[in-house]
This record gives sequence, C-alpha cells and structure tokens, in this order.
Amino acid sequence: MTTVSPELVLEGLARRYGSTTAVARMDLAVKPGELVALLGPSGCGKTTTLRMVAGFVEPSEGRILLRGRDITTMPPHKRDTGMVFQSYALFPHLTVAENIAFGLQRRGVPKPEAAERVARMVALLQLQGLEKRLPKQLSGGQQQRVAVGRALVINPAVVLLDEPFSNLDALLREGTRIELRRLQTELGLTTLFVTHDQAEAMAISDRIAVMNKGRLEQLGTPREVYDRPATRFVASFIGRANLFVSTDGQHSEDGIALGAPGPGTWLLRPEKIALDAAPAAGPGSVAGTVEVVSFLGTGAQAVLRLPGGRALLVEGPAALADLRPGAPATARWTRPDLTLIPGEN
Ligand SMILES: Nc1ncnc2c1ncn2[C@@H]1O[C@H](COP(=O)(O)OP(=O)(O)OP(=O)(O)O)[C@@H](O)[C@H]1O
Repeated sequence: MTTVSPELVLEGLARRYGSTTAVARMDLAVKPGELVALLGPSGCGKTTTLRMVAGFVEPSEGRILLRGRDITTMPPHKRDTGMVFQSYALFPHLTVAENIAFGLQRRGVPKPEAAERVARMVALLQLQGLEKRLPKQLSGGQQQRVAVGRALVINPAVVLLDEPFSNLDALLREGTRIELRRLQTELGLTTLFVTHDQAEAMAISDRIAVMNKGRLEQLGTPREVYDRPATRFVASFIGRANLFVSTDGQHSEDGIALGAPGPGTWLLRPEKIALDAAPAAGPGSVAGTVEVVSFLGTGAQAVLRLPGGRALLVEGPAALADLRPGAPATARWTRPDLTLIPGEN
C-alpha cells in the first residue's frame, strides 16, 4: 500500500473572537491534487478557516502545514498559496494581462517567462482578445476568470477559493464551476473551496468538509456525506431529509410504522419513497394527503401531510406532479431505504 503524504494539513486549528468561537479545533488533511470544499451555512467558520490558511487571520490555536512546512505564522505572500476572493479583488487600473502578471512580477519572474505564463493562463481560461481590457470592461464571468488566472499563474502549492461564483447568475455559475473543475483536475491543483451551496460542493469536490457552528461535522466524498451522513445536521444540509426518531425501531415518536431494524434516529431520503393509492399495510407504509406537488423538469416533488401532522417529502418521476392536492396517497419504503444517523444515538 502506498500512502500519499498530504499537501495541506490543519492540526487542531482554532480561532476565537472574544467569547465567539469562529472555528473550533479543526483537523483536516488535503491530498495533492485534491479539491476539498468547506461547506456550511453562513457563520459556520468557512471563511475564517480559509483566511487562516491564506495568512490573513491569525489562529488562536493549532498549526498549518503546507508540503510539510509549518506556515502558521508566516506572512501571506510567503505562503505559496493562491487566493481567489468572492469580490475578485482585481486591480481596477491594471489590464487583464497586468492583473494576471502581478504575482509573477512581485516574485521577480523574468519578463519573457512571465509573458509566456500569462499567455498560457489567458488561453486556458479563454480570455484571448481581452488582454488589454480593464476589469470594468469585462462581464462578471470574465472578471471571475481573471481572478482565477491571477491566483493560478504563480503555480501555488494550494489554491484557496472563497465563494468564487457567488456573483454569477445560475447558468453561468454552473458552466464556470465545471470549467474550474476541469482546470483544477488537468493542472493537478490542490484546492480548498469555500461554499454554502451544497449542490455546488457535490458537483465539484473530491471530498466535502461539512461545517456547523465552527465544527467539522463530517469529512467525506459527496457520496459518503449523502448516503451516510454522520449527524442530523449533515443529513438535512446535504440534500433533503425525512428524519424519524424511534425508541424501538417499529414506530417513530410520531406513530409512523417505520419498520426500522432498531432504535435511533433514522433518515429516509425523499427519492426512496414510492407513492400509490392502495391502503397502508404495516411497517414501511403510511397513508396521508397530498398537499403540494411541484414539477421540476427532471422529476417532481410532493409533500404528503400525515395524520400526526408531519410533512413527508417525496421525490420521483415527473408523473408525481400529476397527483391532485387533497388526494389521499400512501407512502411506502423498505428497510434498506432507512439509514441510521450514528451521531444522534
Ligand atoms: N473579525 C471578526 N470579529 C468578530 N467575529 C468574527 C470576525 N470574523 C468572523 N467572526 C465570527 O466568526 C464566525 C464565523 O465567521 P465566518 O466568516 O468564518 O463564517 P462563514 O461560514 O464564512 O460565513 P459566510 O458564509 O456568511 O461568509 C461568525 O460567527 C462571525 O460572526
């Protein structure tokens, strides 16, 4: 077995502001060429973590190692990190080419080599013909690509991206994230990516670090965090979740015939549930009333209101949208559709 030594390591990294703990003792190891997303709701400590790695925020505790070197107290420009800010932070008076070349000049890269590397970035990011423009003469998506180019051209050991697509409209955002993923894979860039958008994190990450209230709740591949969430928070933040608490497995606290193999907190994803018109029959079935249906293009969603008052979310084929609100329907699932949430027991 070969073990790859990680490129970036966070060891017990913490940051407090007075009595507020922005980040609590975080451990994370990012492998060479890996893209890890820091995902969580507003205020969970994603940006603070990224800024500690970049050197803009001083940790209260812990260490940061980059390629085995302790960089915890090193000034930002000596760290070998390339950062892309949410606001892009381009120099308004410099052209596209000059913006991209900036970091190379500062590092004393000879002019001919710098010109060559800038031209390569311009080509990779499809900015040809825009080299002499100023940032204000570019679209949001083009500005975003210049910001990425400026961070990548110095060939940093780790690329740090803070919600880089938040200023783009939905369609451009999807296209740009695919482009970024392609570039990141092609160039083998070790990347830490901050986002509060779970779909974005799922789409581009090798692994996702799910954060909540300054803590790392789970680290895993998109599939792992979706299929086997460690906590109730992860289950609800990644995708949609129907959660049931049961003391015996047979029934949930609100009286649903759950049919789980044992006690605990159980997750039932909406796409695991089937709806039909026949009456409920024992474990893994419950009758209710269709409350809302939504057609989503690739499928549909329905909310089933249960007698106990709970709203059960169901996802399935587009035909689900043909159900009439107010109609009775029975939800069905099987034992393997239920996933135990280990962190809640
Ligand atoms: N300079 C500061 N002074 C005081 N508190 C701060 C400071 N910076 C961050 N915090 C607090 O630390 C916590 C984490 O903030 P952080 O910006 O890291 O969260 P985030 O997950 O990046 O949120 P968002 O998605 O909204 O940017 C928040 O409670 C925030 O109010």
